[in-house]
Amino acid sequence: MTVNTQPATERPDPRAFGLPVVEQDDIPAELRALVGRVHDLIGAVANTTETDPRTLAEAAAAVEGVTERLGRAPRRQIGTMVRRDLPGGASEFGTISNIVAGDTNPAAPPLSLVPTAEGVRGEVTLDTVYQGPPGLVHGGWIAALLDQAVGTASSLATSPGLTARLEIDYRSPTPLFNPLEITAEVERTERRKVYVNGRIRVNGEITAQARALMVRVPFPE
Ligand SMILES: CCCCCCCC/C=C\CCCCCCCC(=O)SCCNC(=O)CCNC(=O)[C@H](O)C(C)(C)COP(=O)(O)OP(=O)(O)OC[C@H]1O[C@@H](n2cnc3c(N)ncnc32)[C@H](O)[C@@H]1OP(=O)(O)O
Repeated sequence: MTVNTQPATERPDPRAFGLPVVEQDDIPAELRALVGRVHDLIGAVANTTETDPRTLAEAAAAVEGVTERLGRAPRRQIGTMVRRDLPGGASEFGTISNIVAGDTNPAAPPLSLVPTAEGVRGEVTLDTVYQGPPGLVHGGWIAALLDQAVGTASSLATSPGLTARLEIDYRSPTPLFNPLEITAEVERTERRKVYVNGRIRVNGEITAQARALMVRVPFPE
């Protein structure tokens, strides 16, 4: 399966559906830094052993102040997309606050996927924010990472779609604090249906694998 390397102008344009598009390069470096610091904050709050009421109250007030300050600007329109150039000349659209891969979502790891000869590949290391069982990645997050990978592989090889079916085999525990290699590729297509396989490897060993059916969104020709 070859990757669709059509220039962005020939790919379905979310603007045609009334969705705003932000160029990835136009996201201010300072906003990226803020997203990173809030990501760190989530981990710090989730794991703090601080018990001093005053310290905790001060931290809550400081965060509330920042939230109030940022809330003065209007919120982004729901469904705002970001256009990204991918290595090899391809480009893709993704929702800017996507929980797995969104550029501006501090809760996202984030997972960044690049096209390969077969499909897509990405690497991510998760910390305790994504913990399910002790020391292990939450199963729902394993599914979320794989959903993103199969969705992106399908979108790049064909056109964007929604997940109709996602089956995960959890073969061995997926550890926190270890690089996870995530790959996915289209197996076959049938009309609007795209059958995609994906997997997570840790040190070369598969810990989880996915079989998915993506159904392509019909776009006007
Ligand atoms: C708005 C424009 C924006 C453009 C830009 C987009 C950019 C995105 C790009 C890239 C991002 C990639 C990353 C994303 C990753 C994350 C993905 C998610 O999390 S998706 C959220 C979770 N999924 C849902 O919420 C779907 C809910 N379900 C539905 O909406 C429908 O059921 C849908 C669209 C899947 C199918 O509905 P129908 O009415 O369009 O089509 P029917 O005729 O029912 O199905 C088409 C064919 O598929 C089969 N099919 C449908 N569902 C099936 C199922 N569950 N199992 C088996 N077959 C199924 C049917 O039998 C039919 O097959 P036959 O062509 O007749 O052979």
